[in-house]
Amino acid sequence: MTSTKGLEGIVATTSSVSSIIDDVLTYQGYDINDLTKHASFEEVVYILWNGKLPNKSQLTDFSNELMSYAEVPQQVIDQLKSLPLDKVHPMGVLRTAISTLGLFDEDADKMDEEANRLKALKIQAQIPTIVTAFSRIRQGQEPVKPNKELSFAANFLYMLKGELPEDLEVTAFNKALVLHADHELNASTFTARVCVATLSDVYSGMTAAIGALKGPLHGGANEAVMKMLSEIGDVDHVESYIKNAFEKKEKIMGFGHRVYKNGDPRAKFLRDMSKQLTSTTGETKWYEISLRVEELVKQEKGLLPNVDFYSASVYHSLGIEHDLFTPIFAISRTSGWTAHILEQYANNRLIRPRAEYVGPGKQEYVAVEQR
Ligand SMILES: CC(=O)SCCNC(=O)CCNC(=O)[C@H](O)C(C)(C)COP(=O)(O)OP(=O)(O)OC[C@H]1O[C@@H](n2cnc3c(N)ncnc32)[C@H](O)[C@@H]1OP(=O)(O)O
Ligand SMILES: O=C([O-])CC(=O)C(=O)O
Repeated sequence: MTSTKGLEGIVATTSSVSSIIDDVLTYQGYDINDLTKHASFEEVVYILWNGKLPNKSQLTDFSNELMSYAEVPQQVIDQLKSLPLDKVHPMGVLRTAISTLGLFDEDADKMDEEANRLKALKIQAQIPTIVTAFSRIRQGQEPVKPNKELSFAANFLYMLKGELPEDLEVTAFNKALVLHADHELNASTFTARVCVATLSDVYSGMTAAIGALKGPLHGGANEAVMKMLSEIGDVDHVESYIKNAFEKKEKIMGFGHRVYKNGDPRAKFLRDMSKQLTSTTGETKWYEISLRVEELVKQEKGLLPNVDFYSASVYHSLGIEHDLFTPIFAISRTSGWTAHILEQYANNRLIRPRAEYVGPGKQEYVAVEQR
């Protein structure tokens, strides 16, 4: 029995939720190039869960149903208020809050298809409310209630800032949500599937997935990218910063990918958005620094940016706090996680691989008095 480190190249399941073939990413067969240009995030959630495009009335009904669940139980808000606000990371908070949400859903352990679909819908609707409520509470402000007249993207920005966002901001944020919605068997999605394949509940699968996304080798990289850009601070410092990082054998956050070797097809959209938004805010340096980092990392190591690289300057330009970048990834990826969870339940088998044993050979047990 031999193992493959990190399960690279191992095909662990079948799935129709999304695919990466020849560096083209599709959700249920729809190319993300088209979806990013034309679709709302609500439409993408519908596609991921139903496998086909909604017609106009289906989309309206679905969007209304989603928004109808956007308020969270008061107990969850009370829990957020009770946390040591200046000491906790929002991803830890989110992981805990989603778990708490399950405690206040009396159908949390009901396993039929409709009950699980409803749980997916509620979690998708409520996760932005939790993230924005936490952000406001830690700033000493009251959470803003969801505005059910707004789109999913607009409502997030509205609940975060307490004022209606500009169209350009909504368009950019919607695109970012569409781009992060699903990605085949990435680490957090695999985690979710392993969890629910024991026939554990949707909230447990989601909590596990959020924990996996938090790490800097996965979703946590977007916050780490912004930290790097801030440390660089000026386009003239890029070269020495990157040279130094390579000398110390440090990884450059937002670069490289387990599957894409010729570039992540999502990065170009985020690069364009970064250019546009930084010119609107007047802080073009974040785009210029990013571009120079991209040039040097490609030149020195042949590595290309992944989805996390330019999303950092996009979210920064939207006035979003840096430690909310990964929770925003989680808001979007909830659509994919839940699609995979529902798919796993529909055709379940326990996921239990083997380990290649590399420990000591047979050892004799000796009574503690004789050691
Ligand atoms: C949404 C997402 O999850 S996208 C990924 C987000 N994560 C990041 O951006 C973190 C930085 N990137 C990385 O750590 C990696 O590229 C990963 C985790 C994305 C992929 O990891 P793996 O497929 O296991 O590749 P691995 O880490 O083995 O890298 C292969 C080689 O490229 C190097 N490498 C890979 N990524 C980077 C990087 N970002 N900076 C510098 N070197 C890198 C490795 O050091 C390794 O070099 P070696 O063969 O000389 O030891
Ligand atoms: O697929 C991966 O390994 C990571 C990734 O890009 C994602 O989850 O979007």
